[in-house]
Amino acid sequence: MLVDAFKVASPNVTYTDDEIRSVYQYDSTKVSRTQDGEFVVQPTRTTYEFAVERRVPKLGVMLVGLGGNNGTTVAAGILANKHGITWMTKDGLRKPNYWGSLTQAATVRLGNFEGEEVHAPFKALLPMVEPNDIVLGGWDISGMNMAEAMERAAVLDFELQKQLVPYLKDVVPLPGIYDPAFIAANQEARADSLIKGSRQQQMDTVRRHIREFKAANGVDSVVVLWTANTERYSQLAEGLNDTADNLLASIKRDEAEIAPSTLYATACVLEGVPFVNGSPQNTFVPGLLELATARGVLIAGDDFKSGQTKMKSVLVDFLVGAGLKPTAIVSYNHLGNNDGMNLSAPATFRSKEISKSNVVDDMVASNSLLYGPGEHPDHVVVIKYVPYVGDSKRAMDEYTSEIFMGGRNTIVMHNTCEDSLLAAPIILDLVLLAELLTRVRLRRDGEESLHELHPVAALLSYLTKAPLVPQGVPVVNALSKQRAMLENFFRACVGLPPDSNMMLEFK
Ligand SMILES: NC(=O)c1ccc[n+]([C@@H]2O[C@H](COP(=O)([O-])OP(=O)(O)OC[C@H]3O[C@@H](n4cnc5c(N)ncnc54)[C@H](O)[C@@H]3O)[C@@H](O)[C@H]2O)c1
Ligand SMILES: O=P([O-])([O-])O[C@@H]1[C@@H](O)[C@H](O)[C@@H](O)[C@H](O)[C@@H]1O
Repeated sequence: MLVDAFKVASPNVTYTDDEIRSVYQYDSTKVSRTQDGEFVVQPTRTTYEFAVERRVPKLGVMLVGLGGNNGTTVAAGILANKHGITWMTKDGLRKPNYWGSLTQAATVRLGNFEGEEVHAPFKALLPMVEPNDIVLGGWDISGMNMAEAMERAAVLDFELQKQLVPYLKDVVPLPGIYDPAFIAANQEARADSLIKGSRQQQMDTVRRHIREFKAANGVDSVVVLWTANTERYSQLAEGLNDTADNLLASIKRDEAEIAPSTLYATACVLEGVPFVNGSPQNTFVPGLLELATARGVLIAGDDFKSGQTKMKSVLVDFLVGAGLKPTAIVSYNHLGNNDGMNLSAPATFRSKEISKSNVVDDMVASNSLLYGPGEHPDHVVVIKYVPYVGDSKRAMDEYTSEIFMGGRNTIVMHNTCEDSLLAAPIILDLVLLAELLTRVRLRRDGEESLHELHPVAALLSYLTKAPLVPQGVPVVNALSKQRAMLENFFRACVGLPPDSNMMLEFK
């Protein structure tokens, strides 16, 4: 049974016109070691108070890379859903949906009603913006209008594209900050709509664009998300980008090593606008992390987890969790879109190789019964550019594991990932959840007053390959744990316990 909406009946949950307030008992553990070296685990219970603002804002979303495959697919998807556009294909009539979005198309278990399992849409847990209501804008270094850019992307059925042209043909992304030193040289041909001037002037222009977009559309808040090309890593250096002051001074000095993505992100932090990085480059240099934290502006990233890596974060979790020992992981894929062309350059590929490789680290580290100190599986990532396949990425993986008594198991997988059709709903989840998290306040027992979450939004880990977390916080990549972290946090905000899956009432 699916219920569209529900209320929690509990003395610990209060619904006012403005807020949902809950008092939540957070159960965890404390591990300690006695003087004779024995480990002791002590259950702990900490009282938290949560407050979630119920008023959902009129949300503006500005995509960096709006004219790309992902950007045009997000724009097309919102329009098709908003206007109920259907289209005919050789397989019959197609209707718009938000499948692939955790918030819009996934459910959570509420319990059991007269012997029937009851679920609700994930988005029913807390008040959030409806994607159809998003006001979309953004930047692109390509000045092509969105209708032609959608055709260039060649992601969507043409019968659908035809119906969307009237909505998109007069929409041209704002010019973008282009620095050929950070993306592949093969991107130069499309870089014809640029923000001129020094890095300071470019950043100031982006800040002005954000303010003008907000005013022109009458939106209450804005979230900016990077879905532009993958950049090479920026060098980290003392005096350059190691502190907030040094980063701002470096931008003022027009330092060449400050990447466009860091300029957009710094502009957002200075405007108090959340910034999400959907690509693998190290946009969030230490100085920017310090600036965002000091100003309490939400930042999140890195690199959408959409297909091949998402599957890896499930399969390796299953293998290691089952006591099987992955010893070799080979992840190959080829794709033919502009992202693939940009990644054909060694420096930009390296950014992606890092984010796609580190995703198993936490799972391997969780089981030293299998892996000795410093031991880890052979792990290879290969990406090739094959224009013919376009956005339809072909991922081929081989997982070899050691099993009982010297045995070996090999899993081979072919996974056709329609990259933008998988990424677009993830982009929507990222911006909807980023906005929602800015309306959450919490207070741990002993703290004086309610305060916002840490600006580095580790809760969005489920949606990224390389989760950005506050310093000292463990990185979790296992998909099931990431989903549980997000769902259980939302459940706590409405006073519901985690779903323990014990189902003791039936035992
Ligand atoms: N499944 C996925 O599609 C997926 C998954 C994870 C990460 N990503 C990342 O998302 C990003 C976008 O993917 P895509 O397939 O849409 O690529 P794309 O090349 O089609 O789109 C990127 C767009 O960004 C524009 N651009 C580049 N640099 C810019 C800048 N500095 N300012 C403004 N615009 C700029 C380009 O002109 C292009 O239109 C890539 O970095 C990719 O690695 C994609
Ligand atoms: O499918 P996934 O592993 O999440 O990630 C994808 C990579 O496999 C692909 O090679 C790359 O071009 C995309 O940008 C995306 O990063």
